[in-house]
Amino acid sequence: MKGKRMVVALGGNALGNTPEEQLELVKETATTIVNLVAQGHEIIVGHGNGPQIGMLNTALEYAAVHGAKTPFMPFPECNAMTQGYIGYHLQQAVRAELQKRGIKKSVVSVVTQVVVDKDDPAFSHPTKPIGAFYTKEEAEKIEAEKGFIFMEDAGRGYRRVVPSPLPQKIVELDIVEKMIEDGFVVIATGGGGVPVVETEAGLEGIAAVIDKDKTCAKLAEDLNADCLLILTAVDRVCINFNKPNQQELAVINQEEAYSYINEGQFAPGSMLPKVEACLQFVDKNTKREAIITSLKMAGSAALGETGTRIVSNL
Ligand SMILES: Nc1ncnc2c1ncn2[C@@H]1O[C@H](COP(=O)(O)OP(=O)(O)O)[C@@H](O)[C@H]1O
Ligand SMILES: NC(=O)OP(=O)(O)O
Repeated sequence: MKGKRMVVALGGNALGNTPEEQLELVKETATTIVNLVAQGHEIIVGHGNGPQIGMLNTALEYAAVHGAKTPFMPFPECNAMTQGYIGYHLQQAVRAELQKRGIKKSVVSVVTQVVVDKDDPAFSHPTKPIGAFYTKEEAEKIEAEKGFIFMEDAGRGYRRVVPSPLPQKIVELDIVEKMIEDGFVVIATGGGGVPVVETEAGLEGIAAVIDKDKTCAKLAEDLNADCLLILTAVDRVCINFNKPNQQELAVINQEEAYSYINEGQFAPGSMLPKVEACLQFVDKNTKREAIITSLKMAGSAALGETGTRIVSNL
C-alpha cells in the first residue's frame, strides 16, 4: 500500500484531564500513531487542549486572586504552555513506541502560532468550550461572579466558552513541512495553535482558543495532505445522535453533510466543527479524504474499513 500524507487530529479522549491520566492515555494514543507510521504514512499530529487550557487559566487566576504571588496568565501564554505540556507527553510516548517496534524515526513537537483576523466575528460570539464541566447551577453562579459565558456542551454539562476565530495562516508551516520531508513524526498546531494577530510591531497573541480540527484542516490543506483523520470518542458520526433512532454514517458527500448541518444534526462546539473542518478540507478536491472516527478504530478507518468518510461532491 502506498503511504499517504496524513494529518491526525487528536481529541480530548486521547489525552484525559490530569497529568497522570494523560501520561497513561498517551501510551494508547502513541500505539495508534505508530500503527499509522507502520502502515507507511507520513504523520503530522495536531491535538486539542480545551480541558488543559481551561485548567491552567482557571488555576493561575485562582492562585493570583488568592495571594499566591503568581501572575495572571493570558490565554495565548496558556496555549503555548499546553502545547509544551501535551507535546512533551506525546513525544515521550511516541518515541518509546517507535523504539519498541524498531522503527528508526524521530518525533518532535513544534510550538506553533496561527494568525487570526482581529475583526473575526467570533470575538463577539464565543463558542469554544474549555475547561471542566459544571452543573447549570454552578455555571450560573460563576457567570454572575465573573461575567464568563457558559454553554451546554452536547448533553455533557455546562462549560465556559471563549472566542474561537478561524485560522488564517500557520506561522511555522515551512518548518513543519521541512521536518515531514526529513522523515520526522511531527506534532504541530497543538490546541489549534497560539492565536496571534499581525501588527506593525510583529506578531501579538490574542485571547482566544482556535478550534484544533479547523487548524488541522488548514494544516492538511497547506501541506497538501491526502487525508485528514479526526480522532474523537465515537467510532462514527451519527444522525439523531443519542436518540432511539440514532444512525451511524459511513460515507457522506458535501451536499449531504450541509443538509444534516441545516437540520442541526451536529452539536455546535463538538461534532459540528469537526464536520465543518472535513468539508473545508475536501472542498472541490476528489483526491482528498476526511475521516472522523475513534482512536481505537484509526488503523482500520485509514484502510477504509470503518469511520465516517466525508468526500467531495464531484
Ligand atoms: N451527531 C453526532 N454524532 C456523533 N457524536 C456527536 C454528535 N453530536 C455531538 N457528538 C458528540 O461530540 C463528541 C466529539 O466532540 P468533542 O468531545 O468536543 O471532541 P474532542 O474529541 O475533539 O474533544 C462525541 O464524542 C459526541 O459525544
Ligand atoms: N483547541 C481545541 O480545539 O481543543 P479541544 O479539541 O480540546 O476542544
